[in-house]
Amino acid sequence: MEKFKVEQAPPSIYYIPNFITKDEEQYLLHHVNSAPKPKWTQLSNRRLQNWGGLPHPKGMVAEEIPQWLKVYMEKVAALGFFGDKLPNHVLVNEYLAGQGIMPHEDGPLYYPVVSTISLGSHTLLEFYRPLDSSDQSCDDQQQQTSFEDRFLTSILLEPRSLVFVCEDMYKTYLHGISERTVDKISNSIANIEMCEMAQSVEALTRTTRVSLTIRHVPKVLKAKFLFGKK
Ligand SMILES: O=C(O)CCC(=O)C(=O)O
Ligand SMILES: [Fe+2]
Repeated sequence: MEKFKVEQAPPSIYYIPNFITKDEEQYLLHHVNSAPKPKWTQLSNRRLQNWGGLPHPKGMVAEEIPQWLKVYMEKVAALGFFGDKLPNHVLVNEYLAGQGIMPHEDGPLYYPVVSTISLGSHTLLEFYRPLDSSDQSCDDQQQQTSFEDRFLTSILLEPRSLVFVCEDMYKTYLHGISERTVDKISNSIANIEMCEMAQSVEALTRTTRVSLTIRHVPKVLKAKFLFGKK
């Protein structure tokens, strides 16, 4: 896997272009788009499907994951990034061109490795430094405007690629996707040399992107405990 390590980013990001074929991409998009309407949760700037159960501090009540997703969870697990754990949770996010996700941390409900398969469009995943303690007194507005100063690096996610975000890049830094329709291509993108679509272009225009975020939730409740049975 070492040849997939993004050397220009802090530890650690692994970027695997063309992890799936175009046919597999269409197959996955077909299944995502065939899910019953109530499976979607509409947020203000994206919509999502949750598979495997809702992560909760007291434990996730595990739900059966459909076969079309399980196949790819197993393919991802085979690369060994989850140690002896197996992925048991998938979040499907759909972003229209111009939509994104605010900088955030994924937090303690997950094993600290996240893997993401991108479908449809590329995007730019941006990383930010956390606020240092001297910034804690800032009001919300100052904290918002400081994201520009806290920018660390970005990773281009091409359609059909797989990315792993591990260690400090998971635990310490925040990540987000800016609400843009066009991404400028520059050398500040840490994995630029690994991206075929970024060679000799100045900008990339986004279309609809669907991401499959595959994770391991360590704390799982067996349904029988809910009803107090042995
Ligand atoms: O769509 C992505 O690649 C990122 C999604 C994300 O950060 C999340 O769901 O926590
Ligand atoms: Fe996230």
